[in-house]
Parts: sequence; structure tokens; C-alpha cells
Amino acid sequence: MKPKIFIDGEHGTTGLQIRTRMAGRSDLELLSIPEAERRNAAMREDLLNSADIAILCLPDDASREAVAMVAGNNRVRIIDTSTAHRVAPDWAYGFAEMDKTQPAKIRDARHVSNPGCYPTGAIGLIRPLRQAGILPDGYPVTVNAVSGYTGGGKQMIAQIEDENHADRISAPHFLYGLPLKHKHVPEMKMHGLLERAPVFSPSVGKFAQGMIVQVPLYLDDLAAGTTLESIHAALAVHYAGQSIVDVVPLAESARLARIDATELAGMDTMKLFVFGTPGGAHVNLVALLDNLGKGASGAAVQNMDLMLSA
Ligand SMILES: NC(=O)C1=CN([C@@H]2O[C@H](COP(=O)(O)OP(=O)(O)OC[C@H]3O[C@@H](n4cnc5c(N)ncnc54)[C@H](OP(=O)(O)O)[C@@H]3O)[C@@H](O)[C@H]2O)C=CC1
Ligand SMILES: CC(=O)N[C@@H](CCC(=O)OP(=O)(O)O)C(=O)O
Repeated sequence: MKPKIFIDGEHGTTGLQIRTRMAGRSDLELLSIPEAERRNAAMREDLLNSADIAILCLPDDASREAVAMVAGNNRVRIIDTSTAHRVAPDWAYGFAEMDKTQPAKIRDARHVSNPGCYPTGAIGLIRPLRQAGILPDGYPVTVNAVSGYTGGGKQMIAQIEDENHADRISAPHFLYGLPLKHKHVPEMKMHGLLERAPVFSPSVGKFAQGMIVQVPLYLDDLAAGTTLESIHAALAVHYAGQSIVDVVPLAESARLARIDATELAGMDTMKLFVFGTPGGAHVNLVALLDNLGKGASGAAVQNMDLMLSA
């Protein structure tokens, strides 16, 4: 029997992209809800309870409600793409490359929380340096980022694409999250193994898909003797043996004049760069990804496949 997959929120931005990735998969049976019934709680409850894996592509509150709908069902497994369960101790964090043991944790989990798009970049850069002893306890980490506007879901897409929208956004690039209380900070802190919450400043550019996450650091304030080379080596060792996260060689990074935020649009991989001048005082760590690829839908499909491999 083919595993039954239900995407709750399949007509939204993340859900649609997961559906696209599953098109043509003859190894799966996709359960589907008509678009007009997408908020029909009774139909959703029925489909959620009929699935082997339910992928939640909903706002946080609706995700919590969906989890409650399967509370009495000890068979259905869940992947939640929302923020609702990303620091919950009994949910596996769905970032397979963050540790060598993480794929097995995801494979065997009943409940998997898909990481946020920004945290995928930030944790991807920070965690290996914490584990290697390069980034000291208490270092004041900052994370600056730009996302494609699909990161804001249907509402932001309409605000940017619909010229007649009542709350139209016409800026080519804008900062938001200005009170510095973004919902992604707790997962960056927890899974980045940080003692102090990072200062996180996100922004949106007028392009649909793509993302740059930057973590600038002072070399003097890292472990004694840290260089661009030793940071690069720690990342390269951490990500050896897998094909999703690519640590770009230092010599290749040194030749680049600029980074295009849309370079990986449509792809489910992530590139990590180490920038700076040998002998200089600073290093800028950069992650490049698609907010809807490795940042959301691509990661969800990767997690589903891991869970199905159990
Ligand atoms: N977009 C991105 O890049 C990323 C998104 N995520 C997360 O994925 C989740 C979905 O986001 P996204 O796809 O962008 O959002 P969208 O707004 O594009 O889609 C959400 C979908 O959920 C539906 N929905 C909302 N409330 C309910 C409800 N109570 N019951 C049933 N359906 C409901 C919406 O229907 P309706 O059209 O009626 O509103 C819509 O179809 C969010 O938690 C988001 O934070 C995570 C990483 C990246
Ligand atoms: C551009 C934009 O608005 N982005 C969203 C994050 C998108 C995302 O990653 O969703 P999760 O919060 O579920 O992780 C935001 O900042 O809230």
C-alpha cells in the first residue's frame, strides 16, 4: 500500500510548492481537499486522520488546531511547517544536516517541525562553529537577512503583486521585524546552541523566491587562533558526506564580487560562504537558499522521504 500524504493548507504558498514537488511521485497517494473546502474543519479532520503523514502548511494557530484534531490517533505522523513546534522538546527538528544523528531522529519521529527559512541559514552557519568551539559562549551574534516576498505567504504576495491592493507594498526592499522580537529568534537560539538570543534583522526584496542570511563576526573575539581557513574547515567537516548543503571553497568565494539572492530560487539546496580578507579582523558568514526550497517546501519533502524510509 502506498503511504497516504495529506497537505493541510495545500492551496497556500508552501503547500502548493510541496504539491508541485510531489507531482509525478507514483510511490505516494496524495489525499486532497478541494480549495473551496480548505477551511472545512470536519473535512480536514477526516483527511488528517486518514493520512500516514500529514504536512501542515498553516498559520501557527491552525497548526496547533490540526495537531489537536489527531490527538486520539496514534498512527498519523506530522510534519509542521509553521513556527508552532520548533522549540518543542518532543518534536524532532527537521534540519537533517544540522547533526550526523539528525536524519535518524527525523526518520523515527512521530512529530517533525520543519525549520523556518531564516533559521535554516542562521543555524546552518552558527551551529557547526559552536560545536567546533570556535564561537565562544556569550558571543553577541547578529543575523541580517533578505528574503523573497513569497516568504510572507499569500497575503504579502498579493500586497506586492496586486497593484490595486488596499495595503500595497511598493518598496523594492524593506526592513521589518523592527521591534526585534521575530518569531524565528527562539529556534535560532536553541538549535544554534547559543547562550544569548541573536539580534535578528530580516528584510524583504522585490523578488519572489530566494534568501541571503548573513552572520558577521569579529575574528579577535572567536577562539584563539581562529582564521577564515579554520572557520571554513569546520564548516566543510561538518557538512562532509551529504549533497544538500554546499560549503563553497574559500578560493571560489574570494573571486566573487557579489551574491545574487535569487541564485538558488527553485532549488532545494543551500550554499554557505566564508568571506573576508586573510589577516583581516572580520569574517562574514553567508547562507544562500530559496525561502521556499530548503527554507520550507523542499525541506518538508526531504523530511517526508526520511520518515518514509523508516
Ligand atoms: N512562505 C514561506 O517562505 C514559508 C512559510 N512557512 C510557514 O508555512 C506555513 C504556511 O505559510 P504560507 O504557505 O506562506 O502561507 P499562505 O498564507 O500562503 O497559505 C496558508 C494556507 O493555509 C490556509 N489556512 C489558513 N488558516 C486556516 C485554517 N484555520 N484552516 C485551514 N486552512 C487555513 C490558508 O487559506 P486562506 O487562503 O483561506 O487564508 C492558505 O491556503 C506558515 O506557518 C508559514 O510560517 C515556513 C517557511 C517558509
Ligand atoms: C518574508 C516573511 O514575512 N517571512 C516570514 C517567515 C517565513 C517563514 O519562514 O515562515 P515561518 O515563520 O513559518 O518559518 C516572516 O518573517 O514571518
